[in-house]
Amino acid sequence: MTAPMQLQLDAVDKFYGPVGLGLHAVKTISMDVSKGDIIALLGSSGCGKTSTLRMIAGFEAVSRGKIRLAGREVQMLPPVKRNVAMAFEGYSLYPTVTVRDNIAFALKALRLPAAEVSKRVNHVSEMLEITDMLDKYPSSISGGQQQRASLARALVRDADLHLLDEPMGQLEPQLRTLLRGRIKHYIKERGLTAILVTHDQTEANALADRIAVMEGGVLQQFASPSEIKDRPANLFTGTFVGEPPMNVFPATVSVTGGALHFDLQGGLDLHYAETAFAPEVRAQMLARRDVVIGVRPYAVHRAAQGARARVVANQWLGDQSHIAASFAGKTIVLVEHDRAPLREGEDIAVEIRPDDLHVFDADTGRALSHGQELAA
Ligand SMILES: Nc1ncnc2c1ncn2[C@@H]1O[C@H](COP(=O)(O)OP(=O)(O)OP(=O)(O)O)[C@@H](O)[C@H]1O
Repeated sequence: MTAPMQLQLDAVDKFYGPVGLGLHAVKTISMDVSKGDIIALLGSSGCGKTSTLRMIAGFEAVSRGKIRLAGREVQMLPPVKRNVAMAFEGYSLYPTVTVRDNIAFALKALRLPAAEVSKRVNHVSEMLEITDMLDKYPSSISGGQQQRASLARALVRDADLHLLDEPMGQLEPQLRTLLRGRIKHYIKERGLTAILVTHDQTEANALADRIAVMEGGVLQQFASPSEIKDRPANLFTGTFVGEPPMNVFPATVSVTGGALHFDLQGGLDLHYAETAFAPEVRAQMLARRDVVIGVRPYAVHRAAQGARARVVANQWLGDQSHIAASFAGKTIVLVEHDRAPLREGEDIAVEIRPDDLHVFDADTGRALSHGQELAA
């Protein structure tokens, strides 16, 4: 059974300044979020994540389009009428009351019994490791502690939607890793629906059921982390999500004598038996001719036979080797799990298997195929 729809963005636009003339920060975004889902808005600085979040919360006016939350159209409602809990990037704790009272504020406003308030505040504070600072004032705790207090204040409430703006941006890596798991468990256990804004793909992958990848105000892809990794919708998503980033090379496709060729820059010819690709994938590539091929670094293998590349760097990161090599006028990156005994300047042969190739339209950047599957 599919979960009921909790949030729907229907062709939402944000202009700062006059509609149609001002800065177009969010461009006709549509998105359906099921009840109980955790969604990450992922993108680089200025891509429109925070504007989207603030329109959902009601702190920014929607320039065009509709937002439905828990069955109501809310884009005209003020924030207090939307039943949304938000943890702000700038914390915005009340400075004149203790951390405990900050967290308990919404629960007390609902006149919940004192014992219930105390139980909930203690539980969320333990989860976020802030019990020691409950009796302090916001000005006497660190930025990272204020951030967790703000997160606690949002998560402790019942609401139709929880919005978390860069919720762990100030925390140290170890604490961030620990809290990610706990926060996810807390949200799931309560069946909350949450949207978090982040520019950290590890955080998005670890926390979210689905990731909304944004760039230039446009929703580039809205899918599960594995779908985004295995079937990036376009070149932007393919190269933005994944670490190290996907290797991409412009190529011209042709078939001669039973072989399918990708002519890359610098005269490099990557070729396969024609039958190595499913007929519909082959037909699609040949119809476009000018494509961009992509391969993830861990899918590039060194082999006895293969296309030639020259090592330019070899870094051991403690648990994997990142090897960079010049290839087709660019650099190709390989990831190996063992320490690779390679020196700068050494020639290697690399193998890229047909099943690992992502092919994109050179003009539009749209994905054409992923391995043997046509892109949706
Ligand atoms: N109040 C505002 N007035 C005018 N322009 C704004 C305003 N807020 C944001 N913008 C612009 O809108 C665009 C999107 O900004 P937004 O803050 O939504 O992006 P973001 O992805 O959240 O970035 P960051 O991660 O840096 O917060 C940017 O070009 C930004 O400069």
